[in-house]
Amino acid sequence: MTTGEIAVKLYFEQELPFVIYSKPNATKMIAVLQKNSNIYKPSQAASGFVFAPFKGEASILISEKHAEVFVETIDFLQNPKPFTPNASFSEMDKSSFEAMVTAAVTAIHSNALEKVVLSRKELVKTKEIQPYELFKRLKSTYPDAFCYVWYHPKVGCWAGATPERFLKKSKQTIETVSLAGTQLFHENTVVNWSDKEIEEQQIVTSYIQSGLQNYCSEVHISETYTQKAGNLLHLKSDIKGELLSDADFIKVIQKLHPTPAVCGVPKDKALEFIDKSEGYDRTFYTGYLGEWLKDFENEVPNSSDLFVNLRCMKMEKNEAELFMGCGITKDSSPENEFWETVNKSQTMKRILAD
Ligand SMILES: C=C(O[C@H]1C=CC=C(C(=O)O)[C@@H]1O)C(=O)O
Repeated sequence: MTTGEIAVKLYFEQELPFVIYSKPNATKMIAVLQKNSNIYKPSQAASGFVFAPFKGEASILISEKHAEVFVETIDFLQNPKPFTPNASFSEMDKSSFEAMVTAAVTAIHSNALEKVVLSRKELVKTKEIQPYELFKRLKSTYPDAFCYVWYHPKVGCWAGATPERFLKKSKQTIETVSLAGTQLFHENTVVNWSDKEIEEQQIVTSYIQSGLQNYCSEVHISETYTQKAGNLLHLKSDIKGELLSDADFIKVIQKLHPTPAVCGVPKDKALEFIDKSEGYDRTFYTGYLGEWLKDFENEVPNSSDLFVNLRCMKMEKNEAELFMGCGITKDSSPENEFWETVNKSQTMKRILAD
């Protein structure tokens, strides 16, 4: 066991907050372990690791000031175990999800909305998995994702492997992505994207571009390309901008979050539709998480690196709550959208499999 692994075990036993994470393709794991169980808030003055919900103000900071930090080289990567996709779901889940999508498509056709991202959750029975073991499974299976296990005794334990960077800030440069559109990955098959998926991703790109307009002196958007994320493929563009010297990073976050990759356009109408239709509170699913005002690996202050909380689950002792959603546009097929959520659920089911 490494010193970091021992520390994570001790903090978990003592019910103290911590996060273990690793950035996409990184060779380091970072653990930030808070020495008390207070709930701290992120601010311009407090650095650490932030865990922010989909909506509302309930962001939680694992505060660097009250924490010990371990940065260790990852030496446990192994080939992921073979996995047979587990496409179990209840017929009720299927029909109610499809009815929700049908209502969204109708609302889009009547011009009430342009796009809305709808989600569902699924409970999966599991054996108890220790946090560090869970993190090892995540990083071994999805080395190119942002992998994390986060715990706070007053909130619970979350884990995930997200393919989506929300916002990175280093000096005055910010980086983000437009990620949307999903299909299953098939070995040796040429990838084609339909107009529906191209439009779905373009909506995200345009929203980010106009959102950054008042905060950046210049914004560069790459060509759209295909990104692999586990068993899935997404459409993606990289976006980079230079923040104006008086631009407030917190305001940029408030302007962009939640993007149409997880919410919709117009934002207020999409939020309303999600609230009245999904029938559950997303809490931290489709929120964001990551380094707040500190690059822990390189010990650089004032650098932030945030990711969207996707392909994630809330862990209880013997069960996990999995969350998955998909972007609905005028051309969405309710049944295809449901299968997309089933495909997305495999990302965490693979981690929970024995
Ligand atoms: C909302 C999710 O994915 C988003 C990110 C990528 C592709 C998406 C899509 O194709 O719908 C979603 O916008 C999720 O995985 O739960």
